[in-house]
Amino acid sequence: MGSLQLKSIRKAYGTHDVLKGIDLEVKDGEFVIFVGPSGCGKSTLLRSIAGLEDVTSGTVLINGQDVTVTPPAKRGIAMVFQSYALYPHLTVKDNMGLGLKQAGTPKDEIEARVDKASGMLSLGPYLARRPSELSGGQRQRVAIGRAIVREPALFLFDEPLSNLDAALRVQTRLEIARLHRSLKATMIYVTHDQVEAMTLADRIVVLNAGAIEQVGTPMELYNRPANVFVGSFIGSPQMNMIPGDRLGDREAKTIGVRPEHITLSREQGTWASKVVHVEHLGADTIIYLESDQTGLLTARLFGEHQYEPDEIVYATPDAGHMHRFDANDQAIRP
Ligand SMILES: Nc1ncnc2c1ncn2[C@@H]1O[C@H](COP(=O)(O)OP(=O)(O)OP(=O)(O)O)[C@@H](O)[C@H]1O
Repeated sequence: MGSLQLKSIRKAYGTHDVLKGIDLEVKDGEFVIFVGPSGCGKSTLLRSIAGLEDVTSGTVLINGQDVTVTPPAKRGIAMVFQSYALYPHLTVKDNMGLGLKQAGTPKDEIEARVDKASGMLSLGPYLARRPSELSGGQRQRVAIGRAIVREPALFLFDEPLSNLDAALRVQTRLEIARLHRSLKATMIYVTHDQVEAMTLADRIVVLNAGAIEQVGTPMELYNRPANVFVGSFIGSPQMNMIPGDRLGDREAKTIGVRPEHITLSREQGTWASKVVHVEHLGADTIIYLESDQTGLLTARLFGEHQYEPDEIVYATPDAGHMHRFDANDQAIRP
């Protein structure tokens, strides 16, 4: 069981407002991910939920209980850090069981929970090893195991995969998704990585300069960004943002089109464009273009395509996937 409510959370360091009034509700069993540019306050928000930071004002409720001034150890949370934070002199088994031992849990209960968690994480063969005898991915699994055995109300993850190489990131990401399904636990997760956010989250919270820009499912954010910031932040390569007046739209200050919603033709189309650069990614081809109407434009085509720098092509946006934004950068809804 683990629900979370944040009410008007503010955090200032001196005169610097790092969190400017955050309101959020996380339901029991939900997987919620915080994303946003560097310095926007993601880690500060996570640490405030954990109790590792005191908030300047506002209320944190876990399972309906006000824990705003409750010390971290009494909040019923477990946190997994990027740096693993394992004790080097303890074995995997003792690292995983330490928190329970300190809490006075009976020995056979500790044994049973460590056994179960190590089974879930395929750590059985490594229980007698010390952290220095493990790979980075295995160490992170131990850190996750240490969180699982505590059976917390909330799991908090602070960029847990960012020290792992690309292949291991994918593998550990899948494990975390599987764990979320099997534990049905509430998870709150901070990441820089869009793919992690899009693939793991039930809902994504997009933060910018200490405030929430939008909260929604990955597909809501992708299909219906609330504003220019979210439109640009979610999706890679970034959404093209074209001044509305250049396209003869008087109401929209900006028109957004995702690179994957542009088609190219050598014969005909909407915007006559010059090819600037082509990137062959195997599964996709990214083509950077320039046209009088749009300025710089990025197109993403499925599969392999041969275009040469300086050649003239016609780019056509998919009319069903245009995003219109007003003078305040907010989405204009039809
Ligand atoms: N102890 C501190 N004292 C003063 N300012 C701080 C302190 N901790 C964080 N900050 C500032 O608060 C802001 C938010 O920091 P935070 O670490 O929460 O950002 P973040 O979104 O997690 O960034 P990143 O993605 O780079 O980790 C930053 O401007 C940072 O410089």
